[in-house]
Amino acid sequence: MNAMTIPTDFRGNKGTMPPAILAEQVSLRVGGAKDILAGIDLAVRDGEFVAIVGPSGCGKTTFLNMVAGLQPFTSGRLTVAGSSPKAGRRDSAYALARDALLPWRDALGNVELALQVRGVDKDERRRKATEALAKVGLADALHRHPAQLSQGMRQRVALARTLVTEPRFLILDEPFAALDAQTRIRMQELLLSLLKQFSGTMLIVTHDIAEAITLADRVVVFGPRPSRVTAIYEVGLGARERNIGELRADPQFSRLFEAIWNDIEKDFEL
Ligand SMILES: Nc1ncnc2c1ncn2[C@@H]1O[C@H](COP(=O)(O)OP(=O)(O)OP(=O)(O)O)[C@@H](O)[C@H]1O
Repeated sequence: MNAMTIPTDFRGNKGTMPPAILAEQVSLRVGGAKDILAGIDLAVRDGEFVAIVGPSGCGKTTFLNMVAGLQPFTSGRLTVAGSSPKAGRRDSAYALARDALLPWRDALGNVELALQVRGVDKDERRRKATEALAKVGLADALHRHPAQLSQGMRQRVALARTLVTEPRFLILDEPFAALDAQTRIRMQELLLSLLKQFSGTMLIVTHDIAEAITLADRVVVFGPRPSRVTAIYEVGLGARERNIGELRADPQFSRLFEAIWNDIEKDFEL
């Protein structure tokens, strides 16, 4: 086992604070070799950023959906802030690869929607949405509709909509997958800068190992189906205080990348 790999029976819960997200032997069994999850053990600390990586189809999105209360599981125990996961928690925000903006609403209207469904009054939601769009660099595009925005700009609107509610739990599924490599790095940089004022917990699924190392405090590797956690890496690069260029030049970044790559690759079958 690699020196950086933490044994899989370690769920990563440090200290006495109850975990923000706790999965104990969470499984989704649909029959034999087709089982999806075969006992996920994971504890995410309050305020921690955790990235999940793993081979395609291993059940990463399925697990996120469970945390978001959108998908049942067949056995095990899963809690979010000490309670069973529930869809539509007001303190959670879930963002997907596709930006899912409403085409008939302008950027401002799309961001406001997140506050509208939470019952925030009109003036307040307009003020907050305007501020959130300014933070993602779209102060001049408030009244543009999704069709008038580039893919990168749409993703910025989606990010503003995700963060405007100041969620305690941020759940991101491949948020930048639809973007070209350059724009994706800029979005990672933007997300990191926005997260400097964020004290909540983030759980992100990504195919991009570099993105996982850049954004997370810990990277969790899911094995092939039926999936369990096969490795956990403490990143320890101080990403929240550095820029992406510095991070990627750090030799520890390459060491982690190689170790995680090898972990996923060893289970890859053509
Ligand atoms: N309740 C269910 N019954 C049967 N199959 C299911 C169920 N829930 C999920 N699956 C299947 O489990 C598989 C895992 O999908 P999932 O999208 O979670 O994997 P993933 O690791 O996120 O994949 P990718 O990396 O390609 O996005 C899919 O083939 C999906 O159709």
